Amino acid sequence: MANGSTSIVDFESSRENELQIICFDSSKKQFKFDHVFRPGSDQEAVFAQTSPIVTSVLDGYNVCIFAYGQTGTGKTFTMEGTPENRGVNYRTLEELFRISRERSNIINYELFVSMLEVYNKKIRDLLVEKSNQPPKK
Ligand SMILES: Nc1ncnc2c1ncn2[C@@H]1O[C@H](COP(=O)(O)OP(=O)(O)OP(=O)(O)O)[C@@H](O)[C@H]1O
Repeated sequence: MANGSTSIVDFESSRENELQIICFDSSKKQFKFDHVFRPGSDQEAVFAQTSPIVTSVLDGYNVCIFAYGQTGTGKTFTMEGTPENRGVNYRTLEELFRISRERSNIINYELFVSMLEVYNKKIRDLLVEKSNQPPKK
């Protein structure tokens, strides 16, 4: 790591759903999740995990991908990405359009997109001009 700093998060290579936090006394606290991405996980690896979940909307399931974390931790990078290195949102849309084209002879899908920001308990529609925002609920 840069500047002589050390990571306080450790991973066991064989356990894809666990991480350990190294405490000040060098003891370790273990946390389990459905899946843990490592520092080297790229956009492709993240989408490989999320893709089966998000595309299940086309089979009638409700899905929510929720990016949560303190400022600067990579939520926007993970969900939106950059034009050269797209994140979950763009990859999902691409995949949804691909599958709906593939199934076009058996079913017609209509896709609608809304983008909402929840910040300090306030909801903002990101696709509506600021002056046209309805009262917040
Ligand atoms: N996995 C990553 N690889 C490379 N750069 C990253 C990665 N994650 C985040 N970054 C970079 O770190 C910076 C902060 O990330 P980002 O803006 O995604 O954080 P955020 O959680 O959305 O922050 P905020 O809550 O303030 O909006 C950005 O410059 C982003 O490009």
